[in-house]
Amino acid sequence: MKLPAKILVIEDDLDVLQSARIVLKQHFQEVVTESNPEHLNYLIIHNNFHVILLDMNYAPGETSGKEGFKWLKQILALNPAQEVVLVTAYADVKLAVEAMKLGAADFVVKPWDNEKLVATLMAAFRHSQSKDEIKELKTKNKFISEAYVETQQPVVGNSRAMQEITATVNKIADTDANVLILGENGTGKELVAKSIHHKSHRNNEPFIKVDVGAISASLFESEMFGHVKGAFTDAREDRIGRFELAHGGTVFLDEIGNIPISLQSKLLTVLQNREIVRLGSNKVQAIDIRVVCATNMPLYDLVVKNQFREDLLYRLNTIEIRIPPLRERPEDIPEIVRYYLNFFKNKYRKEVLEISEQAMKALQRSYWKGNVRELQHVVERAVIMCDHQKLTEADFLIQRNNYASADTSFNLEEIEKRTIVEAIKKNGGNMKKTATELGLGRTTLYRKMKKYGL
Ligand SMILES: Nc1ncnc2c1ncn2[C@@H]1O[C@H](COP(=O)(O)OP(=O)(O)OP(=O)(O)O)[C@@H](O)[C@H]1O
Repeated sequence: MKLPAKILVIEDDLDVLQSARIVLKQHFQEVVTESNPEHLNYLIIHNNFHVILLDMNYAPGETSGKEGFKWLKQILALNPAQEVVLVTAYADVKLAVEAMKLGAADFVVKPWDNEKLVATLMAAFRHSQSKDEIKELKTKNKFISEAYVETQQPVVGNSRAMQEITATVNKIADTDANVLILGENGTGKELVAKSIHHKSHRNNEPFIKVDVGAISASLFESEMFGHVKGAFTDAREDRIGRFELAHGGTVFLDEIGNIPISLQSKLLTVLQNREIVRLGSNKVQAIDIRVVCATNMPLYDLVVKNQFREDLLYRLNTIEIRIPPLRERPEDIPEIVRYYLNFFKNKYRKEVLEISEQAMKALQRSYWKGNVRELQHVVERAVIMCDHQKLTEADFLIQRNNYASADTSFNLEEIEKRTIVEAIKKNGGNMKKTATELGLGRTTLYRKMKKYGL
């Protein structure tokens, strides 16, 4: 059987070139021959060869190998990982050693023994394959160890909403059901996704996060499915895709609401068939993955507007978890604050830190537009900056951070309160005019003012 390799032979003697072609075609899938080394650049830029067989001498009577070195350096400058086998005029060990030092994979002596030539090129091809495999394994390992380090982080919070979320996570973690997590930015969607992974039987395998909205349409397939060397101009080596990387583990598709409609069908096909084909390959590979998705976008509205495929949504939302914004569960705030106070106290080697009751109340009253992420940063800053034992409201900079956010809040009651205050100001305190402007009866206006303490 032929090896799936693409070989380039550069040799100025046309007879030798022709016989190399005949021999190599029997063992390798694709053999390209070229007599003029000046064409090397073009060939390398437009192809991806697994191995290049390069003659060292081109000028008549020349045996110094100088030209060969020049071309070898040029090839390696274009692609340092390229496997190059050199052809020397006679067994000149010094020349061969020098070539290997420069980065050649091996050398053969002319006139060559066909069997030896094929064996040398096969070894170079296998070497290039194992280099790619090592790279893939290193990437996979990196993800596994990163995921392992993150195992330590707990989902803090004991509000009713968080208790329900924890109960759902415990119930579904060890199934392979797809999970859709919804919530504003910073509410902890990724944290919950990781917690599902760590509580599942997949926890010794990778947790692969993909920000699907951030991948351009042109790169989507190669990023997600991988490619083989030569699949397109820039595909200089085999590359593993995210789905394959997650094999055995969990793939976390973040910002799923931002995925262009044109790519949604591709994703749906993978989720239905649980198979991928690397770009440029025809080998179908089964993938065993758990899929968890998250978004802060109103997915169901996007379906109504035809911006998100309904069939994809129903494939993703077997289990749905909604994480409420932090402002709707202020009872979680003290526990989260204490957790991060302790965390940052250790990180920044601070003395024991306490927090005043008044400061905690102020933190609970705040709007937290950025949710737990924002609270976490406010606590981190307070720990770094404080030079006393007990943190007070002033240490947290909540005014700047949160009252400003509240001004731009979309909370209906707050908008109503703000509108009433502004209408009163505009009408110089004239209640009749204010009520008319707001389209309210005067009694209703007074009732609302009382409700908002105006
Ligand atoms: N319940 C929680 N307990 C402890 N830390 C939390 C909690 N929720 C969120 N965090 C922390 O807040 C930060 C933001 O969380 P995460 O990245 O999971 O949010 P997200 O909803 O995925 O955000 P985005 O939508 O912006 O990607 C992280 O550092 C996370 O550890």
